Amino acid sequence: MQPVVEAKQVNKVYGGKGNVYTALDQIDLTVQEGEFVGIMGPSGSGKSTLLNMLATIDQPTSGDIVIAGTSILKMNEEQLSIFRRDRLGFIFQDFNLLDTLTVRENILLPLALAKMNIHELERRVDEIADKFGIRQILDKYPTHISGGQKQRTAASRAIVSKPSLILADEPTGALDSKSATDLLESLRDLNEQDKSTILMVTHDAFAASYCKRVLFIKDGRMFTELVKGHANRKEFFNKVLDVLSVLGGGISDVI
Ligand SMILES: Nc1ncnc2c1ncn2[C@@H]1O[C@H](COP(=O)(O)OP(=O)(O)OP(=O)(O)O)[C@@H](O)[C@H]1O
Repeated sequence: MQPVVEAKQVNKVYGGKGNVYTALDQIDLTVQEGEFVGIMGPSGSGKSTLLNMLATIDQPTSGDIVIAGTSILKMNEEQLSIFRRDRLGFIFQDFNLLDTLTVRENILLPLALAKMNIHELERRVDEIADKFGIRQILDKYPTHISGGQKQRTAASRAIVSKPSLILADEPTGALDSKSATDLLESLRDLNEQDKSTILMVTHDAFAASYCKRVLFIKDGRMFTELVKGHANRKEFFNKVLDVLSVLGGGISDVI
């Protein structure tokens, strides 16, 4: 089976001329189809830098990123933007919803760009709205819905085009615990029922406990990984906490 995404010996160096900072140091990572992988680590350890590279928003200083068999280094800007549109779904903490469009229109946006048939578009939006429990707010504007509903709208938009990979950066960061749990359960269902592949950066051990595997980064290097296996969510949560306690260095930032 071909991996959905691979990072190969990825380095990222910021700055220059005596002021060099290595944000990522020889990172290797493989995510297979159908995985739900978390990335954790102290503040400044390189999580967002790695996610931005996997999202093709940023490029490694050396090493390679291969998504669905294609090296992103071999693509030009136009190919990359088509690739992002067709293959990737993004869920970021700040939602990025357009206030002048309704919830339905926000969700439709990536599909409209892909020029799909209108009936197919509407069917897809209704199906996803049911999945995320936001059908009753489809005709409202973002300014008239709650933070949790905004986040679920953003998540719906991220998956509407059936991307091969969903990338989430602190998706529960701005949510209260009920909304966070709803979103995490939706992501888990998406992974288990629809076999979506999900990669999620999080500070939150509770959020990480929904993943099947969690990678821990420290000082730009891969520190260790935990596999959920047959553990239940509570047991896995405790294992995540154990690793965080030995990870040290800014641990208070992590939990
Ligand atoms: N554009 C940049 N220029 C210089 N240094 C940067 C840049 N972006 C990030 N860094 C540095 O790289 C390191 C990794 O940053 P990154 O945002 O990936 O960390 P993080 O693990 O996501 O942190 P947090 O959990 O606080 O969001 C940090 O020390 C940061 O200051």
